[in-house]
Amino acid sequence: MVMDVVHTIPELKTSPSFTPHSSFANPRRVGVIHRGAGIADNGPMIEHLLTSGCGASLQRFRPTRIQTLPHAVAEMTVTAGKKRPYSIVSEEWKGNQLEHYPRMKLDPYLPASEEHNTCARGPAPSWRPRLNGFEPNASIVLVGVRGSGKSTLAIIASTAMNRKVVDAEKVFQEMTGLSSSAHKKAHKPEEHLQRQVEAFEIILQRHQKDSVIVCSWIQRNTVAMLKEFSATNPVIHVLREPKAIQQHLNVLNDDKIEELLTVSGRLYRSFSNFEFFNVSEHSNPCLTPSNEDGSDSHFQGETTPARAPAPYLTLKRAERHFLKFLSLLMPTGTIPFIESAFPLTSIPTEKRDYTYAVSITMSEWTYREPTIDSLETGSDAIELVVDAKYSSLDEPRPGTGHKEESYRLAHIAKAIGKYRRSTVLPIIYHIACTEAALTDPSLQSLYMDLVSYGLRVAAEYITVDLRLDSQILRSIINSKGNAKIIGHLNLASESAPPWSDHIWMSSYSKARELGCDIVRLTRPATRWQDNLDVKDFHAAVHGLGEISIPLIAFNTGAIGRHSICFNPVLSTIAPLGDEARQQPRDTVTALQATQALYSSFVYDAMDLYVFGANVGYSMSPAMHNAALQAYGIPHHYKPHSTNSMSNIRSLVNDPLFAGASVGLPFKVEAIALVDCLSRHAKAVGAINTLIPVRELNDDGTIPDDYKLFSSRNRSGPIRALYGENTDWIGIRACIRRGLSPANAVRPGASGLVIGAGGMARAAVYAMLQLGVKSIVISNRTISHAERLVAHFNRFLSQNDLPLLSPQTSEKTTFQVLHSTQDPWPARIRYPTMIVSCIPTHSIGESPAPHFTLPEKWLGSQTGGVLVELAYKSLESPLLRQMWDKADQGWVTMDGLDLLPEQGFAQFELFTGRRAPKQLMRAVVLQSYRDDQGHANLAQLKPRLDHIGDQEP
Ligand SMILES: O=C1C[C@@](O)(C(=O)O)C[C@@H](O)[C@@H]1O
Repeated sequence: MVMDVVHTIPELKTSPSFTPHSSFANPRRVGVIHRGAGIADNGPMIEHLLTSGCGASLQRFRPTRIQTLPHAVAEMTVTAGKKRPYSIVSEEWKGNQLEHYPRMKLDPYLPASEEHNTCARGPAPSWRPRLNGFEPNASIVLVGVRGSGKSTLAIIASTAMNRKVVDAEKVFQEMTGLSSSAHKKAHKPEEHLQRQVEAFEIILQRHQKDSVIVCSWIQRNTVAMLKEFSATNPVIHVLREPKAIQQHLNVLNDDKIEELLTVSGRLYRSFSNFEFFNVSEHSNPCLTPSNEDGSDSHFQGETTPARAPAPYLTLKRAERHFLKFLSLLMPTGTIPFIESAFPLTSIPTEKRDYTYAVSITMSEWTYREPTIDSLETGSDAIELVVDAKYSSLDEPRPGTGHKEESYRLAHIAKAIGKYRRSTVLPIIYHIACTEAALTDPSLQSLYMDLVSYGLRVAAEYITVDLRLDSQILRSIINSKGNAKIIGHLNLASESAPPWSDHIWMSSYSKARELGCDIVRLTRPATRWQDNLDVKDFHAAVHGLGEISIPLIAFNTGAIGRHSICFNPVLSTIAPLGDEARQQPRDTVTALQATQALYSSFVYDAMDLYVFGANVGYSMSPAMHNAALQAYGIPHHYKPHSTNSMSNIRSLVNDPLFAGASVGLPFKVEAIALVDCLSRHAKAVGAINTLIPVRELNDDGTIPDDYKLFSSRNRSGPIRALYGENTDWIGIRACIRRGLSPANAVRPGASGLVIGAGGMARAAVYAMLQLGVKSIVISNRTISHAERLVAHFNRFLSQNDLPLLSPQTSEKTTFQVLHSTQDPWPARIRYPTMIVSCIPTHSIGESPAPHFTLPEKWLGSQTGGVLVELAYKSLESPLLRQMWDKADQGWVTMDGLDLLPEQGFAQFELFTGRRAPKQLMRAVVLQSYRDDQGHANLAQLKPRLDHIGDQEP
């Protein structure tokens, strides 16, 4: 991947400037800003803001002395609106069939007036930019206050997507020879603004594609330009914890920073179409991506104390979080995404059987943030409920100003950001619509604004209340972008119509016809029969056949718990631990729901294995059994040592066989057992996972992902065996984790693999997946290494490798070294990633090879990552050698890092559920025993303590 930073990002010179949100910069609301409230004491700060890029519009309307920014902002927006109506935006909405809304009302810069008072004629949605269908190479714009981390995020995006970073401030400097603040001092305000506008016009014209644009300027014309730009390109408002911004700006007290963010939030929201909360990490502050100039200088040569946890984790989490966010708004496949190798990723959650959405309200979250473990364990989605208490949708509250709304929005963004940072589970964003909001236009408008905020934060699923008018619902559904819409109807009264009432089927049909992706219907159970009735309703919907869309339907309340357990898609459940607190118990946890499936024989308790020559020492049983137990799955995972693959035939044909891990030395040999290989296993030429297939396609072929998964956890005759390789996923994860930003894969980067067996093939494949084009194999038996190279060359020449990251035209080359006496090959850069796949302990008669690397191969100036796959000893000669090079930037990973990383995808394949990653990582460290049977807990403690820092 190339990082072409055309304009390297300096300290962004603009002030802690401001900007807004779509709906909350709503014209109607501009009129009700608390003019006197707020930041009257902030004279100097506001002066600063005004003189460093907030623009003439503010200056022009500045009263003799600026007293409140909201006042100034209100005037700015009003006047700006008069001068320039945003016809583009209006057209947009026309396209979205909202003609019946007066055009003028769609312009957030227009003043509130009687004529445009939406309460008089029903609710009008406030301005929501188009979110659908960006071009894959559409430039991304990052806006937000100084200190929000835009520049670091720009570098992350540009590196991953092979784009340029374009910094507005830098371009300005290049054009004028002066920084914008210097230019401002030296020129008249109009002239300065004119130059800024020119610079910005050039940027947007020249970099409409293939760039990441960073901008902090806010003045009327640039805002207008960005607003137009957001019709075709994502414009992302970057938010951050007030404390982090405060630290960065180093000037403001708590109240002022809050006020600053409130006002700026509103402004940025008025022209951006997305919002990203850049969560601050605390565990390793020096690695927090806060250097606004985007340089990675403090990572260069960052050292790892021997045997300390791997560094860079904080940045990796930020990187994963931001790339995940981008993947939710850009077209599929645009973002090379780390998750993409996991089997469940290819199946939408609503297509899987018995999935759970753990629910948490914003009010609860504000009061007591639940641990991610209590939410994540056993769940398939996290549902964030913006409850009426939180949203104030329960009662009209005249006078509620922007401050509170902006604060609440930032809080919602923060909750979503924090979950996204810590879990891969999708987010369901649910605004609890109240009776009052169905009739009160201003509340309805607030509801719409809150729902559209879900689009801005790129929630994967957003609910809309089916009681609302179809036109209103359509306006949201038509601008859903990549989000999936859940048409939701909860009739909460005890006298709600029974499931046989036509209202349920007609609501289902309404949702389907409007274009919802999923329907969710709930009512309280008052008698046991309700649980049977809801099953009949499911059957009736199922009977619709092809036209049906996924249905979530269950009863609420204590009697309804049965139907929650047996509703097949995204049942709403409570966080773990809540069962103890519930009085009376009116909901279930993931654990209880899963146990119900097994105890009622929907699923069967089954057997899993690890096969290998000597797997008595394997930690896979402890790791998988702990995960199974945490989820309430009663399967057993057992070690089975054998000298010959043929000994396991009876086990893999057992009706209770649920799958197996394959250990050394059978990874290549085991291919003979299987009827079908995954495309990755084929490419690697080795397997480490066996999966039974119990249902074949009508033509006798092996089904693909969905059907393969839907026959999990059910015993019965085995029709075929499927082979997968997850070792490469684990190796890739270890390399990525240990690779510092200074060693990010770029053209010319090289990798070294020691060994030529099944694991070495997985290591080569992992490097190819990372985009490494120059791979050196070192192996004593040269013919084995040559066979490995021939294997990959064949796939490459046929263009048959299922590579997940975007490829460059650079040719892939392999080089074989058969002796450590060999010099490092000329023309190949020193390796920045090394994977050692040779044993570190004695096998049979052969003594442990005391392998170390020749110093002459270790010339990388920025160090790199060494992954040592064996885990019998945590202190191999090679690991010790590399620990001594920690101060040269070398990071080490061992078998204890790898085992869980390759086990996660296996767990998905065995059970059809996401793996509890942190738990599996912890159990591996806790159950480790060395050659002498010692636990080494003291040595592993720092690693255990830092498990939470690792990627979710
Ligand atoms: O190589 C290994 C190690 C292993 O076989 C074990 O013994 O735990 C489990 C396999 O999944 C993995 O590929």
